[in-house]
Formats: sequence, C-alpha cells, structure tokens
Amino acid sequence: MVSGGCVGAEVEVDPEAAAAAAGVERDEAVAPAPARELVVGYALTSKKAKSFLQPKLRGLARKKGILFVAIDHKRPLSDQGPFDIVLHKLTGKGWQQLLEEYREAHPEVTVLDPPGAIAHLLDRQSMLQEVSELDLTDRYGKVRVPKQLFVNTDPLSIPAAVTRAGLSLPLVAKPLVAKSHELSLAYDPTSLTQLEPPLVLQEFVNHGGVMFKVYIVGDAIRVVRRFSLPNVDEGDLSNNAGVFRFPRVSCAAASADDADLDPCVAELPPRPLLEILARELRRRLGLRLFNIDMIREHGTRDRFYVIDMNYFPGYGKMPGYEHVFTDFLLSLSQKEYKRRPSYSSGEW
Ligand SMILES: O=P(O)(O)O[C@@H]1[C@@H](OP(=O)(O)O)[C@H](OP(=O)(O)O)[C@H](O)[C@H](OP(=O)(O)O)[C@H]1OP(=O)(O)O
Ligand SMILES: Nc1ncnc2c1ncn2[C@@H]1O[C@H](COP(=O)(O)OP(=O)(O)O)[C@@H](O)[C@H]1O
Ligand SMILES: [Mg+2]
Ligand SMILES: [Mg+2]
Repeated sequence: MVSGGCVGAEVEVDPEAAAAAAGVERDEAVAPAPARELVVGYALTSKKAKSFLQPKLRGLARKKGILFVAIDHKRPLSDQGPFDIVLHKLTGKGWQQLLEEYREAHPEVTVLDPPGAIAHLLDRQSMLQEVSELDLTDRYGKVRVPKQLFVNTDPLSIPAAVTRAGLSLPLVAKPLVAKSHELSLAYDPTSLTQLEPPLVLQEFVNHGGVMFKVYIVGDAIRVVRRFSLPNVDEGDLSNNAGVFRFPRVSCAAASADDADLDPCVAELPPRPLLEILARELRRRLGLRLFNIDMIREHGTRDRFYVIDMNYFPGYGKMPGYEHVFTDFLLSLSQKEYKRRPSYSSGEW
C-alpha cells in the first residue's frame, strides 16, 4: 500500500557539500571577480525569485561583483539593461517573443537557457528521450528510463494499449505537462480506465523509498537524497484496486542521519557515472541549469533509472548553491568556462 509519505523530504546532504557551502575546501578554481560588475537580468515568477534569490546569494554575488537586476517581462529587454546574462524561468508567448527579439539584437548576451533547449524538458515524454537514447552503461553502472507509454486516447482503451506496449503494473500516471505534479499510482487494469489523458504512464520501479536529486549548474554537480515512495510488493498489487493520488510534497531541506537509511539504498550513485551522464545531457540538451531525479533499482548496486528532469529547479534547497551559482556566473563572464567539474559528496 503506498502511504502518503512525505515524498520529497530531504534526508541528507553530503558533509563535503556543507564544507563547500562554507567555502572551506573547494577543489575548483574560482574565477576572479570581473573588472566591472557582471549584470545578470532575471525574469522569474515572484515565487521563484523568492526561493532562488535568497539574501545569501545576493550578498555573495555582490561581494564577487555580480548584480542581479529584475527584468520587466512586459517591456522590450533592449529598453532595459544592459545585461551580460539573462536568467529566466517564465512561460508565455509574450515573454518568448521578447526574449527571441533580444537574442537577435544582442548575441553577445548569455541566455540561461535558450528557450529551444528548455522546450525538451517541458513535457514528460520528450524530457527523457535523450537519457533513453544515451542508454548509458559503463563499469560504474547502468542508467536507463523506466518503460513508459504516452496515452492520449479514450480511457477505456488504456488497458489494451498498456498490454500491447508490454508495460507491467503498477504504473505511475503523470500528466504530460511537466509543470503539473498531479501524479497517481495505478495498481490494476481497471483503474487505468479512471485516468485522464494526456498522460505518460511509467512503470513503477522499486527503489527502497530514497531518491537522488542530481542538481546541475554548468559543470558543477550536487547530489542530495530525498524521501520517496516505498516499494510496492505483490500484496499491494492484489490488495489494492483503484488509482492512488500521491501528494507532491516538496519539503524543505531536513537533515537526517544516514544511519536511518539502509546503506545499500542510500549510497550515492558513483561520481564517474554522474559526470558522464551530466556531460552527455548538457551537450545533447544544450542546457546548463537542470536537475535529474534518479532512483536505484531495489536490490541492485549499480542499476539506476532517471524518472524526471526539471529545468531550473529549486536550487535554493541545494546546500552551498550560492557558491556554486556565483562561480558559474563568473565563469560565463570569463567566457573561458574551463572549470574542473566541482563535486562534493561525503562518500566519493
Ligand atoms: O520551488 P521548488 O524548490 O519546489 O522547486 C521545484 C522543483 O523541486 P526540486 O528542486 O526538485 O526539489 C521541482 O522539481 P520536481 O518536479 O518536484 O522534481 C520542479 O523543478 C519545480 O518546477 P516546475 O513547477 O516543475 O516548473 C520547481 O518549482 P519552481 O520553484 O521552479 O517553480
Ligand atoms: N517510475 C517511478 N518509479 C518509482 N517511483 C517513481 C517513479 N516516478 C515517480 N516516482 C516517485 O514520484 C515522485 C514524483 O515523480 P516525478 O516524476 O519526479 O514528478 P515531479 O515532476 O512532480 O517531481 C518521484 O520523486 C518518486 O518519488
Ligand atoms: Mg521530480
Ligand atoms: Mg519534475
């Protein structure tokens, strides 16, 4: 039975990430502050601006010669600025139009990230396409995508479509649009007819109730563990009928002792595997700001699944994000952008 557990509660952050947050031992070269202020225009919802532009980020940025300036997303950008970088996470045709006009007039300005690249992650079918095609297997492990099926037909025909596609229950039903977080779990064929397409149906993979949020900021990678859904066993399948909505609880960071977690479940994915995955996805997607939701198949050590990807996620919850982000912005201003990947983990 899937409980309404706190999906998303952060349970652990790597000690080294904390050290990195303190700026104690960081192994990447910190780009020197620019001669003049680096002006970063931002176009974000008020919720996003509040969660991302925390005082600790603004303060450190100021010290490093970086100035965040709000963009009026209803006026031409050329009448505002000048900007060195435009940072955005807004939808809407009006904004896209203004941004494209600005990019044509100002190719020298870095846009984080280009709308065409962001588009890959806006729906739950295309978002995992590159991971699926990459089919990463190396000596550190294997990274795949669960079997999934896009359905946009009469709900009564979903059970037959699932059978034809060879998907096994239980299935996670996810709205096609990534911004919608109304997810549910279907245990039996009949419950599939209660679903509301368009949806992506994804095989549920047992993963011991812990997932990994892999945050990417340029070359930098940070991994945190979050509580996730518990395993589903045969009993659940036979004792449950119907569709179970599970709450999207994006809990604030909560520290918890690793000892509470089975080490086989809680061990972070191998660093070299994440570095290859991140490098490949940056290249294939043309994105610098995204995260990867990853789970380890229960009972295995090195078989992983990517179940979700997000553009410009909640970096404010990532310990030390203010250091990672300001170094990244400075590296862009140097235009060399030759940092060694910075990685912090308590276990690598
Ligand atoms: O705000 P937060 O901190 O919950 O961040 C959300 C992300 O949570 P996470 O960083 O992964 O823990 C969240 O990630 P999940 O989809 O929950 O895995 C999304 O990226 C969400 O953006 P959107 O609503 O899908 O456009 C993010 O919301 P926005 O604030 O970017 O709208
Ligand atoms: N295929 C899956 N197998 C197991 N658990 C899953 C699967 N897909 C999603 N989940 C669980 O549901 C949560 C939310 O799913 P996700 O695809 O990340 O949607 P959202 O974009 O709302 O975060 C995940 O963090 C994980 O706990
Ligand atoms: Mg997710
Ligand atoms: Mg998501």
